[in-house]
Amino acid sequence: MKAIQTLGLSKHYGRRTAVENVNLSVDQGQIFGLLGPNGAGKSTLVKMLVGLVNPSAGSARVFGFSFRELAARRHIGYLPELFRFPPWLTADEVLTYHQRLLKVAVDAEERAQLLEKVGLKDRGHDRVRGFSKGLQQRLGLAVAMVGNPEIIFLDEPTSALDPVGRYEVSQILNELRQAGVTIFLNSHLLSDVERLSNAVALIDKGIILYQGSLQDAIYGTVRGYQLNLGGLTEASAAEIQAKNPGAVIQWGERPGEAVMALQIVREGLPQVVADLVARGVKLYEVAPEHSSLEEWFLQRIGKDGR
Ligand SMILES: Nc1ncnc2c1ncn2[C@@H]1O[C@H](COP(=O)(O)OP(=O)(O)OP(=O)(O)O)[C@@H](O)[C@H]1O
Repeated sequence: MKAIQTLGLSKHYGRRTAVENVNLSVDQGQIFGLLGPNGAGKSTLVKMLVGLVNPSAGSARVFGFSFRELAARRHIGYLPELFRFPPWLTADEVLTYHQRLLKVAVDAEERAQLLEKVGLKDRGHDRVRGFSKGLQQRLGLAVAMVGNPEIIFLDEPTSALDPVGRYEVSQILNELRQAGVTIFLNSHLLSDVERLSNAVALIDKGIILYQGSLQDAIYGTVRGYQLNLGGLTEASAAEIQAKNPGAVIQWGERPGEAVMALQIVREGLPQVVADLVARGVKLYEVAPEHSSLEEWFLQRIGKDGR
């Protein structure tokens, strides 16, 4: 069974399209990253899946339940993007409140464990009023974990966190994944998605532009190769450069040592290697050069200047 399956999911606000005909499929136990620029439709899509926004068209299933059913929500934890907890409540009271809302056991042990998990062990009796944005985000993550949900939707969970906080949240998410929990992550922070997600979707202007594995997305697009060479002569280098326009050679400290960067496709590599070997050049290493997630993102949404 899929954790999430949507069919033609759309949301229009008057004449503005927020989400258009989205067919999304998320496997159980994945950390799924939804990427997209501001206003792309990420939050609207999540809000439809958690039952907060009514779609204009289409349907969705969460763990086999129609997303309109209350039963589906029992499996869901949610950290909204712009949340505010009542400032007069303590962290422990916020969690108690959500245990009551979810109609799960009002369990002090669970609350203590959750606070410890998000690094708020000693702050349970402090009021939210005195929490920094980052501490509130940690509390938000604890709230999303109340009642052991099978899927957790996190809308920008690390936007207010410092690098240590981001690292700690990554650890928590990885632990949750190991425990079989599915994570649906909306994030602007491409580095977070790159580090955590195994599957991604890219949305722009409400339309899904890509859906698949992160490996295929980035590593499928090799820009060229770096060759680590020994025994290269000036004459061979000039001939190789003449055959491969755009080849960049950086000479090393010892004679004949060089790193050559070639902008060629995979199919062109064997010929270059054969050429080098025929010239008596020693080939120590061939490393493919990939685009970064950022380059891939900008290229896909047409903002890379092309
Ligand atoms: N309640 C609403 N009424 C009218 N338009 C809305 C409403 N909510 C969202 N929109 C519009 O729908 C589009 C998608 O918004 P959404 O908040 O889903 O984008 P997002 O990808 O989450 O953006 P961000 O990364 O900036 O949070 C935007 O054009 C937005 O202005």
